[in-house]
Amino acid sequence: MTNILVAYATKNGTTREVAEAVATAATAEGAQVQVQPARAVRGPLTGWDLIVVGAPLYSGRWHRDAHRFLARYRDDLDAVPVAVFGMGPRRDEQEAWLRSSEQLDRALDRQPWLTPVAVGLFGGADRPRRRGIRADLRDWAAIGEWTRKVLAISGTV
Ligand SMILES: Cc1cc2nc3c(=O)[nH]c(=O)nc-3n(C[C@H](O)[C@H](O)[C@H](O)COP(=O)(O)O)c2cc1C
Repeated sequence: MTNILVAYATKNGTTREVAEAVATAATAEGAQVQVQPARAVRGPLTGWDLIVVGAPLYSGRWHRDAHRFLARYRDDLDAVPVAVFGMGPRRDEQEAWLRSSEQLDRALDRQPWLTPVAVGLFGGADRPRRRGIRADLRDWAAIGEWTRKVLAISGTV
């Protein structure tokens, strides 16, 4: 059985929903998946065949819980395939996507020891509201496809 940990950071909950969608897609492929807030994960991180780390971008920065998770478990993560994803942008414009992609690249530059098997950028979403228009650029089909690609690349299916 393939064991996958999906560790996420979030402020408003929309990244948790993506982490759960990744878990749903991986479970459908036959994996056993645990979804946990990155800050709640207790190591050592042994026994995982793949670890997915997801976090939103805020003001150009990747959520600090993701950075902390990577730094804290660096030694363990060296020994297992790691895939990462970011959330953003908020506007569906080419320039905004490019900027978010650069922000995520810069964030990953801060972890030069890490070579992710895949890096995803899934679009941002406003927190749910009762009234008014809520931006939500998340593409659930693309998230499922990304998950299946990651499983194939990391040899876990
Ligand atoms: C105040 C604010 C600042 C944001 N800044 C960025 C940003 O710099 N780059 C980006 O790509 N997305 C940015 N976003 C979009 C968030 O990453 C997106 O809304 C994400 O889905 C939020 O995740 P969460 O609900 O898990 O906290 C910002 C959102 C807010 C509300």
